[in-house]
Amino acid sequence: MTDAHTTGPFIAAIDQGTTSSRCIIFDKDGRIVSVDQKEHEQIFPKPGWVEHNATEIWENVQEVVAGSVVKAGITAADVKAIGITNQRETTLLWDKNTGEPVHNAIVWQDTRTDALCKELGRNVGQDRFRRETGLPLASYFAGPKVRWLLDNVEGLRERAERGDILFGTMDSWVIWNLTGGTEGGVHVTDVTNASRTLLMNLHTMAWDDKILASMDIPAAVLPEIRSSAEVYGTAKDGVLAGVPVASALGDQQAALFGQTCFSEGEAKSTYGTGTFMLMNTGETPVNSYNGLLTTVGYRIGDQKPVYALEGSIAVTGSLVQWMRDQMGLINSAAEIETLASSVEDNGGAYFVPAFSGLFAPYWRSDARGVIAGLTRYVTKAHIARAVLEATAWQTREITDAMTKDSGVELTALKVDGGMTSNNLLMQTLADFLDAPVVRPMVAETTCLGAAYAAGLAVGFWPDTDALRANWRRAAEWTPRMDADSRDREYKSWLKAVERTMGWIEDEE
Ligand SMILES: Nc1ncnc2c1ncn2[C@@H]1O[C@H](COP(=O)(O)OP(=O)(O)O)[C@@H](O)[C@H]1O
Ligand SMILES: O=P(O)(O)OC[C@H](O)CO
Repeated sequence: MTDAHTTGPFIAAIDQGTTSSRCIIFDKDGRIVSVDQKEHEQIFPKPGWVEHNATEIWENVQEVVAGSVVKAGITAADVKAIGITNQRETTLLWDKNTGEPVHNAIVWQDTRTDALCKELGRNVGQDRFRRETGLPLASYFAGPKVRWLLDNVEGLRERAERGDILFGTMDSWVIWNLTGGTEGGVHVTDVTNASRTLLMNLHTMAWDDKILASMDIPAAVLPEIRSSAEVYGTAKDGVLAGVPVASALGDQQAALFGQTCFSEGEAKSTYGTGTFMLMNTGETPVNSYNGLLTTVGYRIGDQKPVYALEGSIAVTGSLVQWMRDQMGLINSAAEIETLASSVEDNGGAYFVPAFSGLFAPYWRSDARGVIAGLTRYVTKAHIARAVLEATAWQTREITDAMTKDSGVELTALKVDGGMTSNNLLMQTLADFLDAPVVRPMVAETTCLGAAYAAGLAVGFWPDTDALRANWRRAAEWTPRMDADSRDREYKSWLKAVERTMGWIEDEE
C-alpha cells in the first residue's frame, strides 16, 4: 500500500538490468512508493559468452510492473508516465511480424566479437570509430554484436534486408512490446542507448551511413533515435494501459540524471554488476586521450544534448557473485564484508578480475583475471579483501583518467548501486581516492533518473531545478589512509594489472 503521507499522482520507472528487471513507483518528492523485482537467467554457452532470453525478460517486466502497481495500491489513472532505463549495449534482433527474438540477446559482457573487432580495426581503423562515435572498437558495444548475429543466424541477413527484422537494445525491446508489439509497437531508441552502439555519429546524433556500410549492417533494422525525455507512445495492454511511455536512458546515464548531475563537472559512480563512472561535460563532447568513453549523458526533448565522459569497469559486483556462486566462499553478497573485515589488510594479495578482458582505461580484450602476490599466508579473508579493493582501485584508475581528460579534480564522488551497502568498500574507496564518498537517500538512482526524465516530459516536474531539491545526502565516508600506504598499494595494484595482459592469443 502507499505510504500514509504519499498521495498521487505517480511516475512508474522500469529498470531492465543485467541481472534483474524491476519497477519502482515514485511520488512527486522522488520518494519510493513501491518496488517489485525479478531476476532472469544468465546463460553462459561458452567461456566469454553471455546471453539473456529476451522473452523471459519481457515476461518479467510485465510481472514487475503489475507487482509494483498492486503493492502501491494504485491504478493506471494515478500514473502520469512510464520511464524506461536499461542495461546498455545488450543486443537483440527480433522478427517484427511475429515478435519472436531470432536468437538470445547477446549481453554487454560477451566477448565473442573480439576477433571481429580486431578485423574491423585493421580494415577500417580504430581512430575512425573513436572520432565519429566517441568509443573504442571493442566487443562491449552493440554494433559488432548485430553484425555477429547477421553473420551467424542462418538466413537472417536476407530477412533483415527485406525489412522483417528489428534491432534494439533492451530499451527498444521493452518500448516496442509495451506500445503494442506486432500491433503497432513503436520502434525507437534514445540518444544515450544509441551512443553505445558504435553506429551513431556523436556529432549529428544520427546513424552513421559510412560506419553502417563498413560494418555491413542494413539500415532497415535500426530504430529511430529520439531524445531521452519525450512521449514515444502509450502502453497498450496490462495494468498501465493508456499511460504515456515518456523516457528512455541507458541505466548509467539514468543514474547520472537521478543523482541530479546536471552541471558540468558533476560525476557519479554506480556500483552494480559492473561499475560505471560518468561525468557531465556539458554541451560539447570531450575527447578522451586516457581510455575513457565519450558518450551522451542525456537529451531532454528538443534541447541540446548533454555529453559525458565515462569510465566503464566490467566486473565489480559480479566478482562478489562469482565468489558466492562459483567459489562458494560466501553465502550471500553481504557476507563478503564480514569475511573481509576479519583481517586487517589483503595479506599481500591483489585480485584483478579481467574476466571480460579489461575495460577502461585499458580496453584490452586479451587480458584475463589474475590473483597476484599469493603466499601460504593468504587466507580466504584476504582474498575477500582483495575482491573489494579491486573495485576501489579500478575506480581510482578511472578518476585519474577523468582528471587528465577533463582537467576537473575530484572533490567528492556521488555513489549508488547495490555494492554501496558495503561500508568497508565505501571506506576503502574514500581511502584509495583520497576524496569523500557520498550516498544519497534514494539509492535507486537509476530508476529515479528514468522517472525524472519521464516526469519532465509530461510536465509532472517543471524543470531540473525542481529535481535537484529532492537530492539528500544519506551517508558520507571520508579518507583515513596515509599517502605513503596509498601510493605503495597503488603501485602493487598496477603491477598486478600488468600481469593480466596478453593472456589470450589472437588465434584463441
Ligand atoms: N553488501 C554487498 N557487498 C558487495 N557487493 C554487493 C553487496 N550487495 C550486493 N552486492 C553486489 O551488487 C550487485 C547488485 O547490485 P545492483 O545495483 O542491483 O546491480 P545491477 O543493477 O547491475 O543488477 C551484485 O553483483 C552483488 O554481488
Ligand atoms: O545492468 P547494470 O546495472 O549491470 O548495467 C550494465 C551497463 O549498462 C552496461 O554498460
